[in-house]
Amino acid sequence: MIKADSLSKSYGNVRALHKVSFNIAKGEISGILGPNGAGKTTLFKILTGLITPDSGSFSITSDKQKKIGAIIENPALYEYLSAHKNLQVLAKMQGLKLSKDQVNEQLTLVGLPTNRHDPVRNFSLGMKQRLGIATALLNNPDALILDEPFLGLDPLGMQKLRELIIRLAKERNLSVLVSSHQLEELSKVCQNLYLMQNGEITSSGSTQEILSKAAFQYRILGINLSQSETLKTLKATITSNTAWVTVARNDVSALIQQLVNEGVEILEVQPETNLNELYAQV
Ligand SMILES: Nc1ncnc2c1ncn2[C@@H]1O[C@H](COP(=O)(O)OP(=O)(O)OP(=O)(O)O)[C@@H](O)[C@H]1O
Repeated sequence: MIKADSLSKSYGNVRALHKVSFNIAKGEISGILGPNGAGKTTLFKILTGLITPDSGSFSITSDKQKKIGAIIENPALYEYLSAHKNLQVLAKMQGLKLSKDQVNEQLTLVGLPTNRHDPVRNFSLGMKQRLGIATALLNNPDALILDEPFLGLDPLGMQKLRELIIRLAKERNLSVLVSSHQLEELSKVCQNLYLMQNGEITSSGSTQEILSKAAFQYRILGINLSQSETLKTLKATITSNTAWVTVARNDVSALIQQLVNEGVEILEVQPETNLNELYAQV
């Protein structure tokens, strides 16, 4: 559905992308994970035709007039207009005339209220992301690109956005490509992951594969942590009610079970992923 073949791009002597290839199937959500400057935005700009690659090619299989919808960097909205007006104006630019009902349908599709008529500058970041997605989906493209959509959202906002992306991919059989520097967010929403560093894809595979290969540091909040022999054996760092321990993702549930057996009362287990460690491991 979206196929990239050895895409490369430099800005002067800055190499932003180097021989990037991938294949994303229809209805699949894929993630590009990479730190700042990895080349994610450059890749998305190429896929949406905003810039041309120096070499390599890509294709998007679709019989739609608009093959791909995208939010690059930030949703492009008119802050002083309402959500309704934004959709009407942006639809017009794409050669569409939307009726009131169609505007309401588009707002409902992304979970936005239909009764807000104030300027979108009053909207939360999460609401602006939703409106951006509603705009990107005008003209029913087969693919959707979202550049760092989780940036700046609070945990609930992230969860709601994840649910929206998963629902849209399923209902519309959309191929979705999402970028982020947060593994936790991407792994909850993507079936496949591409790890990108210095313009290159250094590793790729199903989210399950990538996660099972890597060992992560976990922060465990609990009571009686210092009495655990297991944590001592794993060389965990333990303070009064917190322990930091590095284990493989697949071993976490066994670890929790062991801690419970040792009389530890667990309050919270949180992965603290360091991207550099992940890159070194997979
Ligand atoms: N217009 C430009 N002119 C010169 N260098 C650029 C330009 N755009 C991007 N770069 C450089 O290309 C590299 C890749 O940038 P890009 O924005 O694609 O990365 P990114 O992964 O999206 O990072 P971020 O998350 O910080 O946006 C960086 O070194 C960046 O400084």
